[in-house]
Amino acid sequence: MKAVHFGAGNIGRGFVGTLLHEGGYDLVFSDVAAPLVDALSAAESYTVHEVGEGGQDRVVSNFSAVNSAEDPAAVAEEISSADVVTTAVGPTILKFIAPHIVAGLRLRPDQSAPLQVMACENALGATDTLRGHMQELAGDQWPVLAARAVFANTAVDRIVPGQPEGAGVDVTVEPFYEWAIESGPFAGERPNIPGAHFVEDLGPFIERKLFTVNTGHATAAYLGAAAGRQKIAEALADDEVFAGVSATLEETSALLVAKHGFEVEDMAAYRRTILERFRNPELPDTVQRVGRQPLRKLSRHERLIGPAVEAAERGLSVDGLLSTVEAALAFSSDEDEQTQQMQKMLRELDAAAFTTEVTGLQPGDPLFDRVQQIVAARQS
Ligand SMILES: NC(=O)C1=CN([C@@H]2O[C@H](COP(=O)(O)OP(=O)(O)OC[C@H]3O[C@@H](n4cnc5c(N)ncnc54)[C@H](O)[C@@H]3O)[C@@H](O)[C@H]2O)C=CC1
Ligand SMILES: O=P(O)(O)OC[C@H]1O[C@](O)(CO)[C@@H](O)[C@@H]1O
Repeated sequence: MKAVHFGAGNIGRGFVGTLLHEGGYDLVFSDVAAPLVDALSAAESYTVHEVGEGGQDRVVSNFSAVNSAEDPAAVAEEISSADVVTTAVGPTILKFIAPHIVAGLRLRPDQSAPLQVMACENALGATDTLRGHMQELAGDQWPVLAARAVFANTAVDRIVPGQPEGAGVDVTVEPFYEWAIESGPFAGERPNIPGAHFVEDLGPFIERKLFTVNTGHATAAYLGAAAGRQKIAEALADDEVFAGVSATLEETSALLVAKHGFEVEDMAAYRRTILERFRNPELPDTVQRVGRQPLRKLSRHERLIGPAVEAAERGLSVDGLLSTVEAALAFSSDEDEQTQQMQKMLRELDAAAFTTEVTGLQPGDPLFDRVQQIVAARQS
């Protein structure tokens, strides 16, 4: 069995690649970072170090690496005979992955079993987004190519921080992981991924994950940065930050209970587990990494504005979520392009234009006025 995985970064090596290897797949990593591709090509194996309670080392082997920028033909060739294609590149990069999969499907023999395609990004419906890009590219050929693949949305959860200098291709991760995959598209022939679970309706799972793990993590990052903390674990040790994260997560839990019928006690237990994960002192995770790309995180259907709008529509509290939005606007980073772009937009646009452009909220939407006031206060 063979799996082609796009994006050999933190989650690619430290989670998706690890589980595919343990499921018996020969792995082909595809990336555009030449030093990373070279390092993987030179390595026979790498080690995934799980740090924190219950953690162990796992060794990943039987992999190769291809630079998709330099050798797209080789990537298409690998896809033509693969069983599975996964991605962990970031939601905005999926449009650059689509041409490779389309090219691979063109080469794929009709009698092959359908290629199983799963985008493993922190986003709602990421595989649908990828398929949309592919369909657009394929044009009239799409019905033929689409018959050669199945597409399943997934929700992946494991904290894989930025890696320390000199770690090579080894990866440090938390012991916890969860991978939920839509079962419907597979018609019984599921990929063999130990520890993954298949669900008929991914919607509630991915919203529970995005609006708890990712909302909570982003809140810890933005409130932590505002409080002068550098590590996520240090941010959570600050009583005020902890109270802010808890308040925000109580709001998203109330929404998830109202919308999907999760039990109140189950959500409380889920929050406790997640806050413990964030507090893992052995995980070298920073507010800079977790707060990265604030424009994406402040967009309409993402982890802050997304649940805030739905909560407001139900008459639920959104004070915590809006405090996180306020802190996000104050976020600064020398490394992150989007953070700098956000700060530039704050300087150049008026509050209404910034609110519309960044959050997707329109005048007249329930939260527009409150968010616009927060933006205006930041600008004053
Ligand atoms: N790190 C984490 O804890 C988690 C990350 N995720 C999601 O996984 C995705 C990746 O995140 P990370 O691994 O943290 O980022 P990362 O930056 O460590 O890895 C991304 C990789 O994608 C590669 N890449 C960029 N453009 C590419 C292209 N056109 N073709 C092939 N490869 C390309 C980069 O060179 C890099 O190696 C994001 O969507 C993130 O939200 C999801 C769950 C957890
Ligand atoms: O910030 P992104 O790109 O969504 O990905 C990083 C996220 O991944 C996680 O580490 C695990 O889902 C989150 O905690 C973090 O917010």
